[in-house]
Amino acid sequence: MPVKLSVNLNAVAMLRNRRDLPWPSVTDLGRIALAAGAHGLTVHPRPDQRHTRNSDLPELRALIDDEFPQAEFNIEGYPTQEFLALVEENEPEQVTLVPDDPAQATSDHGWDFEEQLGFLTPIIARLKKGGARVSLFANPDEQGLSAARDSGAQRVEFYTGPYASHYADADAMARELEKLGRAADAALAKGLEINAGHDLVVANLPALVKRVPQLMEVSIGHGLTADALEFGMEKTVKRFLNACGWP
Ligand SMILES: CC(=O)[C@@H](O)[C@H](O)COP(=O)(O)O
Ligand SMILES: NCC(=O)COP(=O)(O)O
Repeated sequence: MPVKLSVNLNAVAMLRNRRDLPWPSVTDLGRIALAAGAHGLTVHPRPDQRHTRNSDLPELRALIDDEFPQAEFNIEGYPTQEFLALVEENEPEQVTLVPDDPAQATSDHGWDFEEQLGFLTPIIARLKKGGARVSLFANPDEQGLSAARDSGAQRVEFYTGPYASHYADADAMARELEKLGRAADAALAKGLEINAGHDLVVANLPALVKRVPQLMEVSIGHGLTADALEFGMEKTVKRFLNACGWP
């Protein structure tokens, strides 16, 4: 089976948050994504709510439950007590724990599994007891994957930022892809399932899924939202011209 696609709605939420208006609607865009065949929705609420707001989450939960019960809700974030309470209120199928500092612009590294094993283990047990699958954001590195497995997590999500960032240098991209591939092989050998994400786009996905065919899920937001704007622009300008009175 090909890798599943979870659409990250953070970029849509950030655009919505520019104004005190309800559009673009995070829930409506989530509905369009799921109706188009996406397998799930991802949000990464941060403490300052500059992306998705806490109030977005129950609406997305209800969207999935009421209209797309086969889809999965994936909530990502650093496991503060507030985050864990938010997760427990919204019952996602998957929680992705990310070692983000609140001041970070975006996620840019995975966990140090060996150092954080004692911190992560009880949190993962709590989340699994609540019914969620737990995935841990991971550097594209073989180091520490035994500790990731020992933490009780079922999956790791490999950080694809370094791979994606070399979009203009094919050799550097190939080197980063090989690192991802070796890390994925090591994770699979330890019995972990694997996800991947960060800055994935149509141009860099085929080589990734070819090197790591066992990938379970990719979560994609920024690049997918950019394409949605680009490929939706023509139809939208025509609608606005029409509203101006042009035939
Ligand atoms: C966990 C992770 O990989 C991030 O890529 C992420 O969720 C991106 O979120 P932002 O788009 O809000 O930076
Ligand atoms: N979990 C990774 C993720 O959601 C990636 O988001 P983006 O980098 O594609 O915006």
